[in-house]
Amino acid sequence: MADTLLEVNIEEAGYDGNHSTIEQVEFAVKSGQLTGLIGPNGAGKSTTIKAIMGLLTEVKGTISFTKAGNHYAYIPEQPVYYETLTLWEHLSLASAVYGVDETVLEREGNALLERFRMTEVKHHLPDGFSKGMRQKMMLMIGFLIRPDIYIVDEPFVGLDPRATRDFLALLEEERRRGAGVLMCTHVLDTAERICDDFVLLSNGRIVVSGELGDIRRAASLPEGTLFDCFNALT
Ligand SMILES: Nc1ncnc2c1ncn2[C@@H]1O[C@H](COP(=O)(O)OP(=O)(O)OP(=O)(O)O)[C@@H](O)[C@H]1O
Repeated sequence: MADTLLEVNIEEAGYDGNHSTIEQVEFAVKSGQLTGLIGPNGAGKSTTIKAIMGLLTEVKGTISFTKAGNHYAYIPEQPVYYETLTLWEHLSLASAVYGVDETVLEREGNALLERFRMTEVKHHLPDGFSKGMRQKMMLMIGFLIRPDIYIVDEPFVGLDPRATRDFLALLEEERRRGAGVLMCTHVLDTAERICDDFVLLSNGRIVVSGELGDIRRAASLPEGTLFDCFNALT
């Protein structure tokens, strides 16, 4: 049995004046496992992530990082960056904040730049980057700090096929190291291929959670794709 890294038991959470945007959202993220958080627009995926990250004031329930000292990396869908810092300065800053050694930064940072084919723009400001390049910067920062848990919001939309492949390969390496991953996505064919289990949200509630077999049983589609099951259940 894989170790549980994060236990989410949200009774209710929401925004000012509405405390029940999501209700009874319960799941765990385990070491070496990839959990897909899926659901239609407005289902409550981002709200769940915000609750996990402590960004909502109105949360009833518990969010537990089960091992002392565990840390997570949040890789947002919309890149967040400092306009006045270059790509390399972003990597250096993240290293300083998360205690990544200077020699590790040099080695791993440059390897990540190569891997994502960003070496040429190492000393450029992200304002001049494309959307996908900014997203790659977010991914590199996440991978550089080697967290115990990755929380990744919709990684596939801005990335080209090669970057997607590189990202998935790195994620696989990190899972083998023991990292757990929680990933929000609408790209269900990829999710079906890479996730170990799923939490399907609709209207702020869990419709079904578990492995593909559990989702298929709930949808009464024994051979159904995740996409078919998603349509049947939401
Ligand atoms: N800042 C906010 N203030 C008030 N309500 C919000 C806020 N952000 C989201 N909501 C509401 O919370 C509900 C869930 O939204 P959420 O952003 O969690 O959905 P989602 O599953 O991430 O959707 P999408 O796939 O479109 O990103 C929606 O009804 C939305 O209108």
